[in-house]
Amino acid sequence: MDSCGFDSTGREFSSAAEMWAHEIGVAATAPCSAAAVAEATPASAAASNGDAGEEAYGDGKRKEWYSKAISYWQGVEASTEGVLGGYGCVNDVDVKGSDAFLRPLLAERFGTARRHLVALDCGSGIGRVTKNFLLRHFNEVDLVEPVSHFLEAARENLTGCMEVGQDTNKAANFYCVPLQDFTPEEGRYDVIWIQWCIGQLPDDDFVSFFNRAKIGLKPDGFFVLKENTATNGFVLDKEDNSVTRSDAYFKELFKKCGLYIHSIKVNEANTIE
Ligand SMILES: C[S@@+](CC[C@H](N)C(=O)[O-])C[C@H]1O[C@@H](n2cnc3c(N)ncnc32)[C@H](O)[C@@H]1O
Repeated sequence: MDSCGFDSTGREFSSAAEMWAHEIGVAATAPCSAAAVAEATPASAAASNGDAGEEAYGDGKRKEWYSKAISYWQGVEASTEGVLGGYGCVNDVDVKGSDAFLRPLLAERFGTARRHLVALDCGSGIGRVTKNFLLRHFNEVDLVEPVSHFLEAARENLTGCMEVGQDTNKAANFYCVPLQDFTPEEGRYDVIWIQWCIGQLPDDDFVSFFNRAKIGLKPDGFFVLKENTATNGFVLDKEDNSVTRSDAYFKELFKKCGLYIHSIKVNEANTIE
């Protein structure tokens, strides 16, 4: 990924490799779509990305990278306003956009006959996405989130079951783990939903995460990645140590993951001036 980018202090980087070398001490490269579905190609599902060997010399800075991010989120109120960085007002339009994107995909992939569907909500925060959206479509939703006070709030927000038509849907498992350390149970999920959290992972951990997460998908399962995007290159936010990547950057990363993109939808309504 050779596009330039900058950080929130105004520092410019000539490439993502330069930025990652500065931030975590490795060339952790491998590169805003609002929502994309990427599916594992059977041929590449078991492929390794070959980046693991770079881990050894970046460990200290990598730990710092992650601990700064976690400290930031630990200081944030466990509320919709908190997890949306003060933009709680986008919740409704976000949910509507996600619904419009997912509904036809579920029908196309799983048909209209009733079937027991299971989803994973990655970087779930307080369970906003699960509560307002995923539980309308999935019988079971598991949540994975590294910040314990968010996950506790999620547990409270999601106690009990939700009646959806004749079905009973529930939040099933709560995992207090960051994505870079998470490996899902094999073949459990129809959909792995990743929203507004993948920017916390450097490129090599991004690729490793998707490669591990593939095993969590059922044969017809797929990922949905919903993220803000940079117009070009990337923007590093030094406050919470997250990277906003461009559409081209994401596409390059998906290629490294051995994933192909089934659909993309840009949700202009989420644009904040
Ligand atoms: C902008 S919030 C979005 C929360 C939720 N996805 C939503 O849309 O309401 C970002 C979330 O990513 C979580 N997070 C931070 N670092 C993470 C990591 N390494 N792995 C997974 N989640 C992380 C934060 O704790 C926070 O809950």
